[in-house]
Amino acid sequence: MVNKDLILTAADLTLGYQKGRTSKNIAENISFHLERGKLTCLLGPNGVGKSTLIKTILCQLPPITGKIILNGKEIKEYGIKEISQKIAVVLTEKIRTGTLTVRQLVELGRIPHTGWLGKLSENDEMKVRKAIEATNIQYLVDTPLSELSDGQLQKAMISRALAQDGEILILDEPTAHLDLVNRFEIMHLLRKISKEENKAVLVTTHDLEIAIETADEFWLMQCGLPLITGLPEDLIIRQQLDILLPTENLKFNKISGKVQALHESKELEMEESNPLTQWLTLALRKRNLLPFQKDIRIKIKEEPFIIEWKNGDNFRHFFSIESFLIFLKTNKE
Ligand SMILES: Nc1ncnc2c1ncn2[C@@H]1O[C@H](COP(=O)(O)OP(=O)(O)OP(=O)(O)O)[C@@H](O)[C@H]1O
Repeated sequence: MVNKDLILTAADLTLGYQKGRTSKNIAENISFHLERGKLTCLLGPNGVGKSTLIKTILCQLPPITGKIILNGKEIKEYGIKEISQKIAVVLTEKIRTGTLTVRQLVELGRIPHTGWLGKLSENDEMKVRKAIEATNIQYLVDTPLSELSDGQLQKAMISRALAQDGEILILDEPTAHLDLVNRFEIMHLLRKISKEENKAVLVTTHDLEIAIETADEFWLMQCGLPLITGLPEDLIIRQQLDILLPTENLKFNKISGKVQALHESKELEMEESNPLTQWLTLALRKRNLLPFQKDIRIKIKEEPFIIEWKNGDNFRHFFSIESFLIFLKTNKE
C-alpha cells in the first residue's frame, strides 16, 4: 500500500564532512521516513550528528553515500529556491536584527515565493496572517525583535517558518534556553501545527520528557549505531531509549518515564501499591536510606497524606516526607 503522507525518505546514508579527498564520517546506516501530519523528534547525545543530519537534509552538505528522496525525487535535483519552498527551517542562532518587527520577520518567510524585492500579494498577506494566528502572536506584531523574550522570539521564528508554507518544517533545538512552560508550549504548538496544517515537523531536542509527551515518532541517534525510528511508546517498552544514555550506569525507567542511575534502582517495598510511592522512593534513594530492614512495613495514604511506618508492634505516622526523613535520620544515628 502506498503511504500518501510519506514526504522524505533515505536509506543507508553515511553523513560526514569532506575536505579535499579525505572524508570524516560522522554517522552511518541512517535510514528514515518522514511523514506529513506527524511531529518527529530527533534525539541523541551532544556531538552525535543531529545538526549534520539536518544540514544534509537541507542540501547544505552532501551525504558521503546514499540518497535522500523528497516527494519521489532525489533532493539534490531540486534547486535552492525549490527546496526553500518545500522545507522551512528554524535554526538555533537568534535573529535580533535592529528594529525589525515581528510582522516584518514573518513577512520574510515569503521570500522563497516573492524574491528579496518581491511585493507581497494578497495570497502572501493571507499566509502571513495565518502564520501569525497559528502561533498566537497577534499581540506582538508591531514589537521590535530586540524587545521579545526568548519564548516570544521562538514563536515569531516558528511563525516566519510557517509563512514560508513548506510541506516540511525543521527546527534545530527550538526549546533550548526556554523555561519549562515555554518548552511545553512550543512543543505542543509544533504538534498542533503538524496536525492542523498537515505538515511533516522534524525537531531536534534534548528534552526527552516533553518529546515523549508530544512526539508521534522518535529518531534515536547514537555513535556507531543505525538510526532507530519508531513510536516513542514502543521504543520505551522495548527499552530502546537506553541508547541515548552512553554510560552503563544510567537506564531509562519505563515505568516512571525517567532516566535513573542504576545504583539507584533499589525500590521501596510497600504493603499496598500507591502511585505516590515513587516520590517517597526518590527522596529515600537520594539519601541512601534504602532498603529498609525486612520487618519494617510502610504504607501511604493520599488524602490527607500520611506515611505509616510499622516495626513489629511499633507504629509511627508522618504527614510529610520531610518529617519521615528526619525521623529515619535520627533513628539511624
Ligand atoms: N564543519 C565541520 N567540519 C568537520 N566536522 C564537523 C563540522 N561541523 C561539525 N563537525 C563534527 O561533527 C560531529 C557532529 O556534530 P553535530 O553538530 O552534527 O552534532 P549534534 O548531534 O548536533 O550535537 P549537539 O547536540 O551538541 O548540537 C561533531 O564531532 C563535530 O565536531
